[in-house]
Amino acid sequence: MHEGPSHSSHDTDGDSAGQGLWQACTEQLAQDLPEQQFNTWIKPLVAQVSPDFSKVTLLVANRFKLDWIRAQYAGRISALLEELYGQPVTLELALAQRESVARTYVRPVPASIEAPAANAPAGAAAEEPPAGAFRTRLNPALTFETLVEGTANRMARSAAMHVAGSPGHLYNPLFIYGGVGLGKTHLVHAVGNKLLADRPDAKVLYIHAEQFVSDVVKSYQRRTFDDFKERYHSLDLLLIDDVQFFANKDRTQEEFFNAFEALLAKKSHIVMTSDTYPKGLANIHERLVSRFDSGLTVAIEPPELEMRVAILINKARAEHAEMPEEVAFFVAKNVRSNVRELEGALRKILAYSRFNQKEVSIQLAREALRDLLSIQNRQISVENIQKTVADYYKIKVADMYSKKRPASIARPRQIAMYLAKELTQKSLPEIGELFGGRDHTTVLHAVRKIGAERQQLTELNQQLHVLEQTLKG
Ligand SMILES: Nc1ncnc2c1ncn2[C@@H]1O[C@H](COP(=O)(O)OP(=O)(O)OP(=O)(O)O)[C@@H](O)[C@H]1O
Repeated sequence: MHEGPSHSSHDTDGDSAGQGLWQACTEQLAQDLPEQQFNTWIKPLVAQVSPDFSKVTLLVANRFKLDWIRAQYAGRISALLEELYGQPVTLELALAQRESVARTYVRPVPASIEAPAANAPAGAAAEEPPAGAFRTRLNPALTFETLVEGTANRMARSAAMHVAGSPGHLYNPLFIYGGVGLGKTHLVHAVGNKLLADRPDAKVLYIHAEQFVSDVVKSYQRRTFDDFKERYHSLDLLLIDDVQFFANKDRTQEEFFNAFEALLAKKSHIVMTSDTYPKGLANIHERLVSRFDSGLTVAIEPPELEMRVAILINKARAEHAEMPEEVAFFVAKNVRSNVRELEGALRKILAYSRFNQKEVSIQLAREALRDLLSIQNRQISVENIQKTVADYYKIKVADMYSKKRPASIARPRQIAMYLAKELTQKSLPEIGELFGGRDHTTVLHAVRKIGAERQQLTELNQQLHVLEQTLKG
């Protein structure tokens, strides 16, 4: 076992070069991050670097920290390592304890709920909360102020603002859905943060659906359902992320249903997110689906060009860096799929500018993003995907746009939609348009379905591999 980064230069085994890489990374992070954040989250990490430097595993003390580091810092660390090493580096996070413990371990949940210690949401700067203190699990950085508004999220944002301003009334539950990295999590945290700012005594809880599942399992094993119920049923605002993870979890669905009914009955508010609209959810009981849909359901779309530009400029400013508008336009034109990727591109550019001590310019952005741009230059078009998939499954290209529904046609069409989402920068509505004017929700459904089946059906996975290779050339 290696020592932490601050001791790494004393390593005498063959790993010391690897520790040097990690040390360089932490030195950079120490400069980039506020001191308290660095000391709380980065400094305690222990790194294991593979002999060829292709993989860095960071050992983290507990599940809570691991989730936080994954959400807040993993992208940045990964980009930095890659930048420093000059080649792709796989970043892994692991619990410092035994793996078997890690798998079954549920991050600490307060045994009882008390009034918040202060209006300081737990999670961000705080270490573990004091025993018994109510933990909201809110990230204070994710607010309405830091969420850029645009056509893509206007409806969802204004509904969320309304809920934060007067919870328990209209739009209950609020169901927000959309593709990955579009700001759903950010938006629900913003609701919680705003309510707490207005009413510091409100009982607000943000929880990822997977954590809720773990909570149910734990209460079941320990027979502590009374605590569980007290904890959830007494909330004023429950923010629950990625409810598609409830699929096939019957016991969890039942408990969630109970919590849902209890909260609505006492006019507490529930805000949920998912990767699809309620009726598109697979393997969730109908009575729950209809509850999900009983308030307001709103979509978040991929951001349009102007919004992407604004996001880049704002994020750069938050990092105390200058991003000239022309550079932001250049990046926004080339990185189109979601905000998380936009953030990744920005991080690469800023790191590249720092390491090379050059100002941010279009030329510099081009260099920093050369891998990403070269993938795009291969220019896979939706038309090309439709033709390739139609040839492969021996159907007519015209069937890609037709309304025909037999499985022999509908399935290749769904596969083509999936590949279009995966291999092009087109948004769901754009893809729907190119498939005979179909609704974006139809495309989202196809993308989810094929993506999930791919994990389970070896034959489908192989076919997709062949198609991807053919298309990528
Ligand atoms: N409109 C926006 N303005 C500023 N930042 C945004 C905006 N939308 C998303 N982001 C940022 O993009 C990143 C990804 O967003 P978030 O995690 O909320 O996505 P998500 O929709 O929950 O994705 P997933 O389904 O993968 O969890 C976050 O860092 C978030 O702060």
